[in-house]
Amino acid sequence: MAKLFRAVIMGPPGSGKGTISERIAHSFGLKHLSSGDFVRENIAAKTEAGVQAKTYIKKGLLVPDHVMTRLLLPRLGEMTKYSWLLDGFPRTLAQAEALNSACDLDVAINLNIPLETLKERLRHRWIHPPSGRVYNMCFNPPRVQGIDDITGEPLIQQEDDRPEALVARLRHYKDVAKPVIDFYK
Ligand SMILES: Nc1nc2c(ncn2[C@@H]2O[C@H](COP(=O)(O)OP(=O)(O)O)[C@@H](O)[C@H]2O)c(=O)[nH]1
Ligand SMILES: Nc1ncnc2c1ncn2[C@@H]1O[C@H](COP(=O)(O)OP(=O)(O)O)[C@@H](O)[C@H]1O
Repeated sequence: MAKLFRAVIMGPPGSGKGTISERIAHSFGLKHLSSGDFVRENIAAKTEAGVQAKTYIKKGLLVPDHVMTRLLLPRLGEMTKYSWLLDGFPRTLAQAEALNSACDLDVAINLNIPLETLKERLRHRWIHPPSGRVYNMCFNPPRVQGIDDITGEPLIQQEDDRPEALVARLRHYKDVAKPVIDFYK
């Protein structure tokens, strides 16, 4: 059997984690595991972790580390036969340490994108909240403007994708991500 490959991808909001992960997974035959998708599945299935996670997401907060690891690590346990790229986890040092004790990684990818590019991408980002599908009106537009390709439901722009909100989000991201990046270095 070919060697299994395990990678994580990190980067600030708008850096293209979701978009690039899809493409890498497709090109290299890996499973794309998205923490946001796991959270949404757990919310839909009303699992205990999903019910807890929902209260934080409604307030625009990150889900606490212990809820996130409880939700995610068992799913990774089901993936022992597959190569995967994990997107959206770990976001904190505690999550990175929990992941490290559960499996060996081959690569940690860190997307380093200039601020002006992040602003531009987020200004044009439209999402389909129930699925987490992401579009960009310039780079990757939906077939019909404002409408999700798969369900035909409306797309929205997130309040915190506004350029004014981005600086605060980035500051928060840098504070939390720096220890994770140092850990992987
Ligand atoms: N021009 C351009 N836009 C991109 C690229 N990668 C992602 N995007 C767009 O930038 C926005 C942010 O990407 P997304 O994958 O949601 O980033 P995430 O927040 O890191 O998961 C979306 O609207 C994407 O369609 C890229 O390589 N070039
Ligand atoms: N590793 C994580 N740690 C804490 N919360 C997370 C994590 N991954 C996802 N979440 C929660 O789930 C939400 C949706 O995740 P995601 O689809 O990656 O969206 P976003 O790109 O807006 O962060 C996040 O806004 C956050 O509240």
